Amino acid sequence: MPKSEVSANVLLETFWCFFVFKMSIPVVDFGAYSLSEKDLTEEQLHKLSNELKTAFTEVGFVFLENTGITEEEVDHVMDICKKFFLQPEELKQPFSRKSFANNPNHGWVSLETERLNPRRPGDLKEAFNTASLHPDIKWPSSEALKEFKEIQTSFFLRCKELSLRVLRVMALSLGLDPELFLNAHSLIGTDKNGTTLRSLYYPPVESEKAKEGQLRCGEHSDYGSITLLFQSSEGLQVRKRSGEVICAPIIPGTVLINIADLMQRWTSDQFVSVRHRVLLPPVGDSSTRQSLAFFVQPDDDVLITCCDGSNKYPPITAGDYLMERFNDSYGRN
Ligand SMILES: O=C(O)CCC(=O)C(=O)O
Ligand SMILES: [Fe+2]
Repeated sequence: MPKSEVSANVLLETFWCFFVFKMSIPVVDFGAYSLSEKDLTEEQLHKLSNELKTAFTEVGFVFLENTGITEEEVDHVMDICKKFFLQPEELKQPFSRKSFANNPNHGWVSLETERLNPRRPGDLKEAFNTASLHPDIKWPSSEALKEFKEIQTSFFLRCKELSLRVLRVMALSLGLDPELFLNAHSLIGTDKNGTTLRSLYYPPVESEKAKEGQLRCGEHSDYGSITLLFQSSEGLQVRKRSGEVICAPIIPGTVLINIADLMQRWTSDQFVSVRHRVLLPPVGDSSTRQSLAFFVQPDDDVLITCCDGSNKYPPITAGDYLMERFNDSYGRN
């Protein structure tokens, strides 16, 4: 892309902030199907599926309350992750992404390595991807981090359970076989499925020293089926299809769930995957930010074909699709 076009694009995307509206993302009570509930009545299911359908077809994002995943649980995960991130670089290096033979996506991603909007400089964030639960994975083992593996693994499994419940309601909401999405996510937690728990740490920023156009996390839409997001503080902005930008609030105890690109494609654009980003803090604000994103991905070998039979998009396997998207975020070299 010519240089002038690059800066024109960045300028255009910076323009976003002038269109920020105080419009909220829907909040849905998931209590009837929370992790501690076994059964729910037809009536409860019907209500939930209607509410999720409205949120996912109109906004692409929803806050779920009463899911069974508590604020304390989330704080516990964030605390141990912060201990990992605050270590000196040489202690994080041995856990770098791409250094694990059985899963290239597992591990630590250093500051400015990833650009979720390839037209911007590298994102001002660090991440740790729990992408594999394979017994051969080497985990941090220092005294301060001896619980790291256990905490990551159990939170991964809690998020998996909630995701499967949400996927079931989503299929029902479109009048599909309730098992349709579930059957395509039967290998979450194995190396034949790309689902990843990503802990993000946004260190203090001197905004005036950041590179031109640099953000904490560039504009992007997620890759897989759905994403569960837990955030410590504000900063996330969501762009609606209409072009309006919503500043996502912090609602303690809720899970923010969004549709990702493969799900939009699967549902022939009925569910919408919208772009979002994390801004730099205001000048003079040296606070850090943390978030946990659980990126749900169908099993690698599943062929994604439009579920309404329309063939609006050509079939693609979930694994090939994910690889293509990683190449965009990390550069093709
Ligand atoms: O940190 C956040 O709040 C959002 C991060 C995000 O959108 C992503 O990593 O895909
Ligand atoms: Fe995202």
